Amino acid sequence: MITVMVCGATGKMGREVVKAVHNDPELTFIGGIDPKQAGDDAGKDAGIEELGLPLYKDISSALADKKPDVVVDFTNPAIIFENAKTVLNAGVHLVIGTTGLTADQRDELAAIGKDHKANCLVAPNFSLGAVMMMKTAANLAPYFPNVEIIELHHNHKYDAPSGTAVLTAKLINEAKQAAGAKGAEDLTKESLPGARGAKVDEVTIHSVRLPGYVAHQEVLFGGYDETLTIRHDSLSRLSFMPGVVLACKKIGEKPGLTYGLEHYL
Ligand SMILES: NC(=O)C1=CN([C@@H]2O[C@H](COP(=O)(O)OP(=O)(O)OC[C@H]3O[C@@H](n4cnc5c(N)ncnc54)[C@H](OP(=O)(O)O)[C@@H]3O)[C@@H](O)[C@H]2O)C=CC1
Ligand SMILES: O=C(O)C1=N[C@H](C(=O)O)C[C@H](O)C1
Repeated sequence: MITVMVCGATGKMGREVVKAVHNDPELTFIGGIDPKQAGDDAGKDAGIEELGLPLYKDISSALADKKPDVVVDFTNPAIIFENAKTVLNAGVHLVIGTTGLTADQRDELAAIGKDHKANCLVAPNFSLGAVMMMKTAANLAPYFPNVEIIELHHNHKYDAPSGTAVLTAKLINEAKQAAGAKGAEDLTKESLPGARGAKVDEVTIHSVRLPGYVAHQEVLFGGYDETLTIRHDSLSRLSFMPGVVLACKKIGEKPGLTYGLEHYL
């Protein structure tokens, strides 16, 4: 049995993760962390039955009380780096769904994890379809080197661009470079700053934020008198749960820091 704590346990993602972990026969949910709801019953706040497990006010007090096999973090970009250092320094495996970590921060976490024999997965997107969309985009990039990303999310999202778009851009850029592929030049000059979106790894990303959306992304390729568009839609946060559960089960056998769920599939 793999014991799991959930950081951000009463958030939109955290509540679903508590339920998914609690319902999986190979995983045991042993506690949640959420500062404003500290002291509440973790099961009740997740919308399931009372579990007799209180929510802790922060990750340090949780780990001082119990040492789980795995912590899953869905909090926010402002605090993920500090949370992650605390968990890995305690020698606990860490599944990070929270977006916003930089490459330098991932390197620092990898070093801490190595010192404390704690594995870490940083996965900007746990949905299988989104992982396939990213892999497909990378496969197409050498053939259609002109490409832009449009990501569309709910208006309560903390960050822009999305972590998924950032990883997609990285994978596309790596695939283009490996193939020596160069796109046609973009002759447009912005007459209003921001009109052409933001560049990440040489790929343009446009971020849409509207109520009604959950998490969606289009990758648009342009070629010689033709275009090719791939699109992924997460219709609810349940789409991320099989990936999170898989990560909790596999992280013990994946040493080091891994960036992207594709390496676990
Ligand atoms: N990898 C993936 O597949 C996915 C990643 N995400 C990412 O997950 C993150 C969370 O998203 P979402 O669930 O929508 O956000 P929410 O705002 O709904 O949830 C975040 C939760 O974290 C809590 N929190 C804040 N500070 C702390 C802390 N120090 N310790 C513990 N908990 C804390 C918040 O509490 P309070 O409200 O009281 O401040 C809140 O309950 C984002 O970065 C998002 O981009 C989202 C979906 C899928
Ligand atoms: O904040 C969200 O909602 C999501 N965040 C992740 C991201 O930034 O890519 C994953 C998914 O898109 C939902």
